[in-house]
Amino acid sequence: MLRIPVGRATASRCCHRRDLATFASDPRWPGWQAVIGIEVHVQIKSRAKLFSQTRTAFDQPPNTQVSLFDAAFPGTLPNLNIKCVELAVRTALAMGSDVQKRSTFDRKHYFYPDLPSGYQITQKYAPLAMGGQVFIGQGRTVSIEQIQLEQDTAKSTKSISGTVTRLDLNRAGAALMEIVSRPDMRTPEEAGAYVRALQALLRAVGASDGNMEQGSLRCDVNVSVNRKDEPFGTRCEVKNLNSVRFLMSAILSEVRRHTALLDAGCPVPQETRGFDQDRAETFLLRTKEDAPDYRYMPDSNLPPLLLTQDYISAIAATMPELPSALYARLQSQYGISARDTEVLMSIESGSDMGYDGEAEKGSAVNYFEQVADGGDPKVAANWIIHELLGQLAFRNESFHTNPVSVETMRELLALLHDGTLTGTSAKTLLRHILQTRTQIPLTQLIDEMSLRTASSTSLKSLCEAAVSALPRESDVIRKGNEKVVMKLVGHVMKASRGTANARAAADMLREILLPPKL
Ligand SMILES: Nc1ncnc2c1ncn2[C@@H]1O[C@H](COP(=O)(O)OP(=O)(O)OP(=O)(O)O)[C@@H](O)[C@H]1O
Ligand SMILES: [Mg+2]
Ligand SMILES: [Mg+2]
Repeated sequence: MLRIPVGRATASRCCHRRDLATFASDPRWPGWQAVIGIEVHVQIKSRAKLFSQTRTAFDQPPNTQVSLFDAAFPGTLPNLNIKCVELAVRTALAMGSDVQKRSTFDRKHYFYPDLPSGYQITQKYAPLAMGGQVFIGQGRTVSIEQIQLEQDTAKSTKSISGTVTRLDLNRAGAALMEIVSRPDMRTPEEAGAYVRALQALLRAVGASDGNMEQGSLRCDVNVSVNRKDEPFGTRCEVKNLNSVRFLMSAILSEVRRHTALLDAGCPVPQETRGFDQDRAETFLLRTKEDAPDYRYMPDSNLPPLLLTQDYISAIAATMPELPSALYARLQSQYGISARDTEVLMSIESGSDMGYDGEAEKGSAVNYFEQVADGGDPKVAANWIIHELLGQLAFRNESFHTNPVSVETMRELLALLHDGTLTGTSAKTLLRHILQTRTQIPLTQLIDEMSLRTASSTSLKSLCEAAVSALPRESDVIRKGNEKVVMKLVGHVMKASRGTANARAAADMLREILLPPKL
């Protein structure tokens, strides 16, 4: 496992950062600059909740994973789960954030049925980590403001009639990290790249599965617009976006709304908004005037969280290779394209809940590296991405259910390389394994399925059969039109069920039909 140097946020922050004074125009809104900052709520992948020992098993029947503390029974006390702290520290170190030796917990009060105690425990005044940055590709980074620990809420669902709200407290009190970015992004695409980079980083350090569809990563996006040489505009915050596509769409809609207002001479009022997925538009939730007064106050049941340098250094010593370093290494070491690297890195490993120090074990990148070692990396990347992942996606199966072991994949590519299999038969074989999940050794399967590349004698009879089956085309070739050879090759391939080597078949057909070249 590679160790990464843990840079201090302040030391590294300036290297890729866009100078905030630089105006970033965009042809989609000429004369305007869009400014975007994102607050991300991440479910921490720990087995227990933030302040109780209850399991974080959200797939269990409603209200079965609830302690008295989670349900806010009077007299119950919080008990900080150090595993959540460790995973948040790992995240902070991965971003080069400054982990605070002293952080504190505050109560944010509001009344809502999904919050049993009437307040959320968060870290408003002294968060766990400050500063840092996330590399989002193409030489750009987004700076991080702070990372704070806080509690998740319960889940409420409304009945179709809207008269009944059902509460599931399984999620109540689970650990979240709020990761607040600086207003560094300038386009919806940069915002999308930031969230994807964050997901990769969280998965790499084992802090969260970062899955937006399942709600383990949720975004609030802040958008403002301004003209050149003007200060940043008034921001509006769009709450609870649960996919990168909706996030980008919400930003587009906000930029258009803000520029239209300002073009019409109306100032943009500071608002909190929601996103209507069907209309791809944002809508008003509340104005600044009705902003709730959260009456923040220190949580009297929780002492400050004090972390020693030894504790932080011990975690730093177990950090895995980070996505930005991995991205660069895969391309330089194996010569694979940026696109292929991105695809490999975007595949989730689907490992079990809880960080076990080997988060990368089941990843597609790891699989690729093991298959590529000793073979041709470009061929390995091509087969893993286009054939294996392609087939799995076609079958609606995720990578962690992949039945093709590293050894089998290696052997398949070796058999392809030495000509035992043609590309077509290798694909047939792969599809067969995915379909049947067979454990039969490859060579035996090849014989059972008659997939071995046609020998030169059988190739000759296949070609002769093609010549007799297509007499008109054969005559055209005899007269010197070599382009038609491919038609006969097609016939041979079909008759051989893909076991003929197309190039060898073309050579053989020329040999049969054309006078030898002197
Ligand atoms: N002018 C601006 N345009 C766009 N985004 C901005 C602007 N100014 C600040 N932001 C972004 O707004 C976000 C503010 O988040 P923060 O959590 O600090 O406060 P909040 O939204 O007031 O609080 P809460 O956590 O209760 O929602 C940050 O991501 C920041 O980058
Ligand atoms: Mg916030
Ligand atoms: Mg906010």
